[in-house]
Amino acid sequence: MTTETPEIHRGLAGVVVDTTAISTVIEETNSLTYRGYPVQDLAAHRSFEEVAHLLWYGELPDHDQLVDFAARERALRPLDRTTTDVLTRLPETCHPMDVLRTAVSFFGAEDPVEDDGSPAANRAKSLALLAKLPVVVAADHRRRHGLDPIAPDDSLGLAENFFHMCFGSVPDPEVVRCFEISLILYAEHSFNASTFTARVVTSTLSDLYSAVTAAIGALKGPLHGGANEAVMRMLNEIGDPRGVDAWLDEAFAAKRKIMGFGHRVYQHGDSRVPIMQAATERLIARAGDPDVTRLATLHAALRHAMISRKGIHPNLDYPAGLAYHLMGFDIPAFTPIFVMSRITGWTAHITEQLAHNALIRPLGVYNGPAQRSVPVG
Ligand SMILES: CC(=O)SCCNC(=O)CCNC(=O)[C@H](O)C(C)(C)COP(=O)(O)OP(=O)(O)OC[C@H]1O[C@@H](n2cnc3c(N)ncnc32)[C@H](O)[C@@H]1OP(=O)(O)O
Ligand SMILES: O=C([O-])CC(=O)C(=O)O
Repeated sequence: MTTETPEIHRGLAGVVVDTTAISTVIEETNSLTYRGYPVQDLAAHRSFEEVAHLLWYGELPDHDQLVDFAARERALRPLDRTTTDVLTRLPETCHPMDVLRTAVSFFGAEDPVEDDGSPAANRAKSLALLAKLPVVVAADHRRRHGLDPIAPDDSLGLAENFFHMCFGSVPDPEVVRCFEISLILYAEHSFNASTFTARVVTSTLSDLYSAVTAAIGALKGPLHGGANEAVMRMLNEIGDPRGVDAWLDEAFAAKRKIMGFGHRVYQHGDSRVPIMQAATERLIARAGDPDVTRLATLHAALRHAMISRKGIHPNLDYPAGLAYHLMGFDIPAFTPIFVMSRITGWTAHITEQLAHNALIRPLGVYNGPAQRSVPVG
């Protein structure tokens, strides 16, 4: 018997667990592709709905496929009365990610489609989630502000309709486009923690709603998707751009993680940041407001200080957090918006996991007490 301790990969860092044809993150070239297409090109030329189609079906839709896909998404948006009742009964103090997690769990409980786990059945459920999650997020956004929900408008695309449901109006196309770019960039990122969570749940042959509910829980944490909210709270805490260095001195001394910086895979910068940063700068330029100028200066000062003092680069949550604030969303809506996008990647991975499933079950090295007798009497 060997007494050698096996090598432990805490946090599964560097461990390759499976193959995937959905996306690839190439650290060496700082690039990200969805089904082979560079994400930069998708963000520049395609809609979020086209990207969802690409992730699920492996190809961009042609004109007729897109018309059909968009029509089905628009038709699936309305929530039924029971769902609305369940969600309005949640405590007002409930985090919107808890609302979303409960909503998906509830959709699973009332789904009349027989759960055969086939790709077709799962695609139908995925499309319904893509259509309905923005309605939940928008209704909850309004609830926090004491306002009644606004029904979806099926003459509007997904991004425009989301603004309409949150604010009762659609901003000018440049703002909508910046939002759509954020959805495209957030859609998919290989075996990140929430996607891996969805794959673990799926690997037991559980259903799609259970996998998505668990993935929402994983995304909520501030080391993952919750960082976009934490970024905005941190900027508010620092407040004054001239205070960045002193604030960082204290944060480093307290061993605080600086939100929106660092990444498990990218060591020299996140491939999505330049595109999102450029979109955020377009929003800053059109605001022409001293408070926005202050925030933008602070945002840039913190980015420069983190790179020069620690060599740690921003991740996508850093520009996205500020962008969502500039678009008028309140901070608790930021990670739910991430869910509205990542639902595409999660569900693509669920289908892929099922296509060649293996139960995911790693090992651990026991380091508790040696075997001992149970005291009797
Ligand atoms: C969409 C997304 O989910 S992107 C990620 C969003 N999350 C965040 O922005 C939260 C802040 N960032 C972090 O906590 C980390 O960078 C993570 C969790 C994203 C990645 O962490 P890991 O790969 O586990 O790296 P780890 O935390 O071990 O960091 C390595 C070193 O860099 C430091 N470091 C990494 N990120 C940060 C950070 N944001 N602030 C301060 N130090 C950091 C660590 O302290 C550690 O230093 P040490 O070796 O001296 O102890
Ligand atoms: O890949 C990761 O670990 C986190 C991330 O950037 C994402 O999920 O978009």
